[in-house]
Amino acid sequence: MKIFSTEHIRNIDRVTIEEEGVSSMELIHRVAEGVVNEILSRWSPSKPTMVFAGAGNNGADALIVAKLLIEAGFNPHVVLINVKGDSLSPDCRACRDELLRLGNVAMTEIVHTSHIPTLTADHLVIDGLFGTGLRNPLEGGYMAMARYINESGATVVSIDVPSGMYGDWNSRILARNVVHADLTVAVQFPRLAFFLSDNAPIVGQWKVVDIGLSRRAIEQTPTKYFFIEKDDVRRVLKRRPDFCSKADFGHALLFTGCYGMMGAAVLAARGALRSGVGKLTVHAPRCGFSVLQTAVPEALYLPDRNENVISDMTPRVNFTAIGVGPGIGTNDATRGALETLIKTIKRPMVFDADALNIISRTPALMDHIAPGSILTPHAGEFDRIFGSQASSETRLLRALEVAHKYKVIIVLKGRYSATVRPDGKIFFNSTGSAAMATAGSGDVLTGIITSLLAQGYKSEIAATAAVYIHGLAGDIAAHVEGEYGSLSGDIAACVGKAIKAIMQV
Ligand SMILES: NC(=O)C1=CN([C@@H]2O[C@H](COP(=O)(O)OP(=O)(O)OC[C@H]3O[C@@H](n4cnc5c(N)ncnc54)[C@H](OP(=O)(O)O)[C@@H]3O)[C@@H](O)[C@H]2O)[C@@H](O)CC1
Ligand SMILES: Nc1ncnc2c1ncn2[C@@H]1O[C@H](COP(=O)(O)OP(=O)(O)O)[C@@H](O)[C@H]1O
Ligand SMILES: [K+]
Repeated sequence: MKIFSTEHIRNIDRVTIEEEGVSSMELIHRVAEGVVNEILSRWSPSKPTMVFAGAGNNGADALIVAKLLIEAGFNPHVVLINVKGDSLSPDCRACRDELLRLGNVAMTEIVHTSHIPTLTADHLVIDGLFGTGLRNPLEGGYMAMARYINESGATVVSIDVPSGMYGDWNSRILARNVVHADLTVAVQFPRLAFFLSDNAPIVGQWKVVDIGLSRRAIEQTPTKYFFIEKDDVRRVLKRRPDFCSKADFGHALLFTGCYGMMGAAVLAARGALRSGVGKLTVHAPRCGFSVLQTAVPEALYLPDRNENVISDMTPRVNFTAIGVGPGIGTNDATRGALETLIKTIKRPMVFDADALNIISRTPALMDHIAPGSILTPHAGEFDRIFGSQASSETRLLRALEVAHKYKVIIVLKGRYSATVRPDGKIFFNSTGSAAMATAGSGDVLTGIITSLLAQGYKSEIAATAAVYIHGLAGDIAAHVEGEYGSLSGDIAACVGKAIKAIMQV
């Protein structure tokens, strides 16, 4: 699914109205119906409800939500902001009139005063103050209103975006001056801001209501941001021909493990094998022999000279892709070996975990990394290499810079792992959950990416598809083992099932 900027959404909205002959009032009703459906599936009409409507079309949506709620048996109090009595947009005015025609509507229209009826923690608030028409961060009475809503402890449903927040980048807003939603019901598309961890307390849970904006305009409007769903991955995964052999599916080489961290090697190896690589070699220290040959007998084991750590990363097999990092430690011998690997191999590789920690100590190594390589840092690893970041937004912006500068793909791991490409495109992942916040789950991902790369998928595709597969494997594991009980081994075990589920038509 495409993620559009506010400007693009306005344009698609305009095209829909002009070219498809749909009126803006019709679109407002579709938004309101979508919002009300979400409300009715969660709360009963006895819930005390207050609807806050601004002067623009976000307010218009809210007024029709109020109307539909009344028709569903709710008894909402409506607060309409109409400074000086003449600030309503034409649609907002029309919606106010439509609501008032019901008769007996409890409405406070804020014209000259700012008296707001008492709001309690028991209330459900419908927040239709500001949507995509927000020009500047909220100030004065608007800011006070956002704070009042937040401090009341009421449950908040925001229409389109939480009021005071921009759908795109939000560097200038202060969280406490923005309405904090429990549920945000976005119009047609999720917004970039929803995918950034710092905004999670503001956006809450989010849903999208499809209001049937022009398919043609959606297809023809270019964007750099995407939300990756099953169909996107299904389209890129190749079906295997009947006449094939393991030689057709590549040979992955993993440099993983050290004394005390051989589990990382096992997990990465299982991730690679379960995602279909033809052949896998694991280069690990000698101490890993019995662990690997027992836990993953399907993998070839290549012993390092050293007993406890990897001291040499000269590829000794005919590999088609290399992954390096899980559990290798950061001691001097391994560091030297990695430096040589980076400086000699000029094909895209996958770098994770301790490989990233080693790079963070010698950032100049970034200049030698082969273009098309994939780096898979979580926030801490990213900041260690590329500098400490004040927010998830600045981290993403920095990832864009880095990907462009070094021509590499950065997979910023987290709730919505972001695959950032050198061309400035960002792919947010839709699968995965908190059940995956368990040691070793990143190692499984390294195995999957390396496996897809080894099978001949381009770096960009391998990274995005692997992240989706990994998250879906986590979802399948969590379905059985639950939020607390899922182990990274369970995630690895479900990788094949995830791919099967994706490829099923
Ligand atoms: N996408 C779609 O297809 C559809 C979208 N729809 C909905 O429309 C929404 C967008 O509506 P919108 O354009 O009327 O803008 P909205 O957010 O209501 O705000 C405008 C008002 O706020 C004011 N204002 C702005 N900043 C301010 C500030 N800092 N401090 C104080 N005031 C400020 C501004 O004042 P003005 O700039 O005019 O002086 C104006 O009065 C969108 O989010 C969605 O909910 C659906 O209805 C139909 C289909
Ligand atoms: N709350 C979450 N929602 C979705 N995915 C998550 C969540 N927490 C962790 N993950 C995923 O789990 C993996 C954790 O990787 P990482 O932090 O490298 O763990 P480790 O180093 O222990 O292997 C990442 O792919 C990340 O996206
Ligand atoms: K809003």
